[in-house]
Parts: sequence; C-alpha cells; structure tokens
Amino acid sequence: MGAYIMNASFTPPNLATLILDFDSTFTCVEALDILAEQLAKADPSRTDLALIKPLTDQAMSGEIGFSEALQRRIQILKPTRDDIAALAQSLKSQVSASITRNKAVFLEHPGKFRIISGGFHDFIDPVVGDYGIHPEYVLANRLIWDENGVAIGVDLTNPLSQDGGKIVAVNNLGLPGTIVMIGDGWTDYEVYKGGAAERFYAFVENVARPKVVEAAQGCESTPVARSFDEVLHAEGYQGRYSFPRSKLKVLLLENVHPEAARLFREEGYDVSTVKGALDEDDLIQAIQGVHILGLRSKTNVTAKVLEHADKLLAVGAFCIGTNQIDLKACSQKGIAVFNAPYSNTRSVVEMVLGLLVVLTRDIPDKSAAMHQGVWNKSATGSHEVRGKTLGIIGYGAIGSQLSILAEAFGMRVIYFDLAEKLSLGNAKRYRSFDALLAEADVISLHVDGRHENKNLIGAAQFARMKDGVIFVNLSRGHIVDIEALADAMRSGKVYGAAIDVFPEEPRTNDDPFESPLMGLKNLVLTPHIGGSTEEAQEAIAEFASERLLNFLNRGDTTFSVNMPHVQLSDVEGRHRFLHLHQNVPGVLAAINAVMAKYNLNVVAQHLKTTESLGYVIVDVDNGYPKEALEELKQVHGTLKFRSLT
Ligand SMILES: NC(=O)c1ccc[n+]([C@@H]2O[C@H](COP(=O)([O-])OP(=O)(O)OC[C@H]3O[C@@H](n4cnc5c(N)ncnc54)[C@H](O)[C@@H]3O)[C@@H](O)[C@H]2O)c1
Ligand SMILES: O=C(O)CC[C@@H](O)C(=O)O
Repeated sequence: MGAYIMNASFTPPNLATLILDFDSTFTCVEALDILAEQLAKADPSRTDLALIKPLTDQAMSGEIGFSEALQRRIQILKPTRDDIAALAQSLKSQVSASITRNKAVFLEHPGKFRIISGGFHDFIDPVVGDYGIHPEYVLANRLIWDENGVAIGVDLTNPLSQDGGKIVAVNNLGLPGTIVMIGDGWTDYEVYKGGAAERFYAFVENVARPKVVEAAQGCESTPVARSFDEVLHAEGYQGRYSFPRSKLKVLLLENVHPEAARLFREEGYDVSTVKGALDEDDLIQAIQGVHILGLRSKTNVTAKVLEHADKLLAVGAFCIGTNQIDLKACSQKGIAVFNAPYSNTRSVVEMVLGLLVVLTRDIPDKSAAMHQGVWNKSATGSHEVRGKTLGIIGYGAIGSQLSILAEAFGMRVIYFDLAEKLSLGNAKRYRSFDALLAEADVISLHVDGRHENKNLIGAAQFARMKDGVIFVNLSRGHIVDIEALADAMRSGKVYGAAIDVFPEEPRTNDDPFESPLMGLKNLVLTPHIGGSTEEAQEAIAEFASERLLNFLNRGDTTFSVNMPHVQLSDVEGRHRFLHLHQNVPGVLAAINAVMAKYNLNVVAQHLKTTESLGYVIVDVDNGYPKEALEELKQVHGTLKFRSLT
C-alpha cells in the first residue's frame, strides 16, 4: 500500500516561535540591492551603486563584518524618504512564493512570528504588516535622516547594526518556549550557533549560500528548507499544503521540453532532469524516492522498475505512445499514467505529407546524386501524388488528420482500423486489411504500439502490396519486419519508403544507429522525429505537465490512460481524501464508516471505477485527527491514499 501524506489539521499546542530573516527569506530579494537598482534606474550616471551588490554578498556569506557592510552601503546609497517608500512598495510584490501562499498562517497566529533583519523598519514594517506582523514584532534598525529627508546613516546604538547583533536582539526578547530561526544568511545561522535559537532552517528557496548550507547540513537541528511549507510542516503548523511540495520529487528524462520543469518548479515541486533515456538498471536506481516520473518513448517502465518505485504516484509520457510503460503493473500499484495524445499529431501529419511528395519524386536519390556531383534531370519514375490512393492503416488521431490533408492534396483516401471510426471527408473505410494493401499506391502506418501489432507488416503483407508502392512508417518500430522491408525494397516491390521508428533505437544522440535498411535506395531514414517540432514539444510539455499537476494538486485523473476518469476542482477551504483501491466489494462502505466514526462532514464525494480499479474522492469541511487517515489507509484493497488541503 502506498500513502505519503499526513495531515496535522488540529493545531498542536506548544508551537515554536518562528523568527524569519527578511532579505532573501521573507522576500526573495536583498532590499538594499533593489534600492540600488531603483536609484540607478532613476540616475544612470551613478556608477557607485555597482558596489552595493558585492558588499551585500560579502556580508551575507560572512566574508566581511555585517556592521561595516551596512554602513558602507547606506553611505553610498543615500536614499530619500520617497525612495524608501517606493522600495517598500516594490518589496510587497517580491515576497517569497512559499511565504505568500502561507499568508493565512501568519494571520492565524499573530503572536508566533518575528521578523529579524539588519535592514530597516522604514521599509520592512509596511511589507510584513500585510501579513499581520506588528512593528513591535519586527527586529530591525532605523535609518538616520538629515533635514532634507536623505538617509545618512544607521542607528549605531541598535544591536542589529553590530556584528553578532541578531543573537543579542533575539536574546533581548526573552521569549518563552522554543525559538526557531529561519534564514539564508550566515548571521541567521549565528543566531542558532550562538544559542539564541533551538533550531535553524537554512532557507534556500531564493538563494543557497554554500557556507550557510554546509554549516547547516549534517545536524538534525539545522535542516535545509527549500520552502516555507517545509518549515511549517516540520514545526507542526497547518500550512497551505498538507505536505510540502518541495519534498515531492519530479524526475524528467529524455530531454523533455524545459517548459515542463518550469511549470513544476513554479508550483513548488523539486525537479531534476536527465538528458537521455535510462536503461532498466539506471532507472531502478533513479526512481527511488521519486513521486512523478516524466519520459518520452525510449525509457521502459517495466514491472521490475516499478518494484523499486517506492514513492511513485504518476508517470507522464511526454509523447503519444505509452507502449514503453507497463500499464498493467502501474494500475496494480495504483500509479496513474498520463500522456499527451494530441500535441504532436499535426507535426507527424505534416512530415508524412512532405515524405509522400519527396518519395514519389525519388528526391532522396536525386539529392544524394547531386551531392556526388551527378546531374540527372529526368521525369522517369517521378509522379504526382494527386489522384493516387493513400491507404492509411490506423485511423486514430494522426491517421484521420492525415486523411483530411491528403484529400486536400487531391489524393483518394482509404483506411483500415480495428475500431469503428467516423470517416472524414470522402475517406472510405476498408473492412479487409488485405484489400487495402492490394489497392493503395501509398501506405502509411498509424496504428498504436500495442504488443499484438508486432510485425503487423511482414513479408506476406509486402507481397500483397502493389508493385512500386510507397511505404511510410511513423508509428512504432516493432510494427514492421525490417528485414522483410529491406527485401521488398531491394526487389523493387517497394519503390520508396520513409522510416522514422525502429525496433531498436539508440537511447541518446551519442549512441550509434544500426539497421539493415542503411544504404538502400529511395529510402528516407529519420531518427524518430515525427513529433519532434519545437511547437509540438512545447505543447506536450504544457499538456502533460498540466495533467500531472492537476493530479498532484487536486487528484484529477482526466486524460489518464489507466485510471478511472474524475474531473475535480481545486481543494479550496476543505480537505480532500483520495482513495485508490482494487475494485472489490465493500470499499465505499468501509470509507463511509470511517467518515461517520470521526464525524467528518462530507461536502462532496465521487466514485469512479474501471474493471480493476476504484477511485473514491471525499471532500470534508472540518478538521480530522490523524487516526482517521490511518483507518482510511487500512481499508481493504487500498492501493494509494493521499490527503490534500
Ligand atoms: N514518429 C513519431 O514521432 C510519432 C509521434 C506521435 C505518435 N506516434 C505514433 O503514431 C501512432 C498513432 O498515433 P495516434 O495518436 O494516431 O494514435 P491513436 O491511438 O489515436 O490511433 C491509433 C489507431 O490505430 C488503430 N489500430 C490499432 N491497431 C490496429 C491494427 N492492428 N489495425 C488497424 N488499426 C489498428 C486503433 O484502433 C486506433 O484508431 C502511435 O503508435 C504513436 O505512438 C509516433
Ligand atoms: O518524442 C518521443 O520520444 C516520442 C514521439 C512519438 O513517438 C510519440 O509517441 O508521441
């Protein structure tokens, strides 16, 4: 059974006081750097402002004394009151993403948060005030102003203008209970090291300072936090998410378009990418601890791989085909599989159309000859596609789209499909596979990659085709017996062919390609690029990521290739239980019994099943104890259980 989310929905007593650094922690920027940028924009002749950022970095990483860096920066900056007001306004829109989404936590626990900074009340108070943090709870310095409203220095009597000032300031608070310090800088770590805080979180959402991270690593009291969600979760606060997204790992293989990584990161997930495909052994290693796996056509997700997938919730095929994934084994483990069924359809169709023309004009050979200095101007063997019969095998998304465009080219279209399909335009369905083979001038394969389709086209099928047929395969490599195709080309049975997919394909661009087809005449070989256009790859990244994110964030299974389909709204102001189980009797009743036992008020409930799986989604509007979750996980037949808030 898989279950990964625990929800602490009842506020535990004795929550620690959390002290947050301001720059690069509460906000995602260093305020004085932003001020310098602002001033430079207003007066581009101020080259002195370039000194600000290096001074900030040196102070934050502990290379120069804090007090010295602070004073030098203010003396260079010399901001006016208006500049500081503009800075505060700008910082309001630069609050760290994980802080922004947890605003409600600050408002719910007004006494539990403090802000500490070597910076100034003058711009910090308005920013944190929006989060219900009173100026009294802000430990910061004050600027000294001259009579013209220009800042000329800092309050040197404030401990925060001194080295080690944060330790003194926190100790001066004399707070009861546990104190936890959160920050990105060395001076924040010093608060813990100096004994003023019991725990320290090295906050790396915005910037990871090696010296601070290194100091924090290896000690239980000083974890590295990739987001504020992680801090809240670890400290027992009920944050925006019941489980920190930054602890959920997304692994994207095979050079998936960068838009996918961006979308997952934007939502706070921990993303890593690998350029090529992984073989079984490497994938077994890589998949451990991974929650979402993204791949294309060359990584095989076998049952053996899935045995090691201890945390896996979903697999995203960033392509159309899913034959590389053991769907049955995924279903048995409650792992959802998604793909992008339409995003590269048009790219494949355009390529097929181009190839039809190129092959009927013998262009591959004519072009190759030209590269050898041979000028062979001749019409012999060259034909128009107009009026020719195109036989499409597999009239799905690609086959049917090809049908429309081929008719626009003046071709006559016939097709064969196992399933009942709507014939588009004047396309004619053939119920006999052999009859289609015998009648088509051009044959294009667009069946899916199911195992039964292995060697769908072999010697016997080539023998039935017209002499001089044009043959195109942009579907899957195992569908054509390659040796038989090579023979048919050598004998002249097949006049021209285009093959984009192969039974064995190199895993990466650095691996060699070998095939019995190499060197044959009027044959276009392409490295599985039918769907490889920039437009398609970006569209796939958007589509597949969106499906996976909707599944992660709300449990939505729309478009999954192996789960019961349930379309769900956002989890707003409620708690959602997602219960995936074997489709056996009594599961819904058992779930409802738990709801009743813990007096949970159900505001929405869905049940959808497939032959083997059942998916129950329950939204409740009141809190619940951990025991309720434990009991839901123990319901018979449970495959995966999650709770979302
Ligand atoms: N070369 C590439 O880069 C590239 C890009 C995209 C898709 N593809 C491949 O193209 C193929 C078609 O994609 P699609 O989106 O149109 O898929 P689809 O699922 O929409 O259509 C496949 C059709 O084939 C039919 N079919 C399956 N087996 C058949 C058989 N033996 N005889 C007749 N019909 C059969 C199905 O009933 C279905 O209608 C898939 O194999 C896909 O993986 C390749
Ligand atoms: O991009 C790929 O690796 C696969 C493309 C194509 O075969 C698909 O199934 O969409």
